[in-house]
Amino acid sequence: MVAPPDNDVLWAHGLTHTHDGSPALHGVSIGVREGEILAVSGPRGSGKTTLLRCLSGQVLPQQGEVWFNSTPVHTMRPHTRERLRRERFGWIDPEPALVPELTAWENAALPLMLRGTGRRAAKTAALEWLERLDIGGCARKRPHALLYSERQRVVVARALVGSPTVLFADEPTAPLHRAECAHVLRTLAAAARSHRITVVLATTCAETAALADRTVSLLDGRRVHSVSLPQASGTEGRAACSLSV
Ligand SMILES: Nc1ncnc2c1ncn2[C@@H]1O[C@H](COP(=O)(O)OP(=O)(O)OP(=O)(O)O)[C@@H](O)[C@H]1O
Repeated sequence: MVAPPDNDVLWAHGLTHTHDGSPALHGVSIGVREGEILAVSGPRGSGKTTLLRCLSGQVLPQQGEVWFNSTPVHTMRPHTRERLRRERFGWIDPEPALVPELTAWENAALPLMLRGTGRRAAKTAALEWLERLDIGGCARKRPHALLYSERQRVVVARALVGSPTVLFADEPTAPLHRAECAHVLRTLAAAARSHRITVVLATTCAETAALADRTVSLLDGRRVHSVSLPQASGTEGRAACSLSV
């Protein structure tokens, strides 16, 4: 076994995983430094989501090791991994999944309330993030009354509200239009840098990857030196993004 380097908040070695026999990762090793924004880039089906799920302890790789702050995640019991995810990690999916019965602020405040933060303090923190993401006016609306892009901003607020140590963002701006994409990514990057949140960002977009401090590339489940990703100018609407951070 190789010891993880001290300055990596996340470190994985030899990750191999298949989904029902369908190969997703082959011997992927990766280190994520504290406070960095790391892009995991690659075309669709290259293994980005599987890698993020392995790193965040959602999926146990069939082979390989994952370490968080020098603690092995791959040998943790399920409830310990759940607590780690709840207390130290944030997650943004490409699809904005919210609890339909709760308002926008209640959805955004959920991670704090699950940790036992009082309703009032959780509400204040959630409202601050909704304001920063320009949807403070939607705080009392339920998800059905929000635009798709507004729902995704609530998801981003929910991921940031608990100041996670590591934020995993799986194509976080895929559902957004060009201007919204840039704004959400700028907010996310600024929040990460000001709160020293480490970000692992899966993307198929070259301009989103350019936001990161560093990029690792995947192709067919393997680390490769680089991959060619589409530029925003060659795409339309939702997939496009334009950044200046
Ligand atoms: N639940 C699953 N069941 C079966 N095969 C899966 C499952 N999830 C992923 N795969 C397969 O594993 C491979 C890697 O998928 P993964 O979602 O990790 O890649 P990705 O780069 O995130 O792709 P995308 O951008 O489309 O989400 C693909 O061939 C995919 O079809």
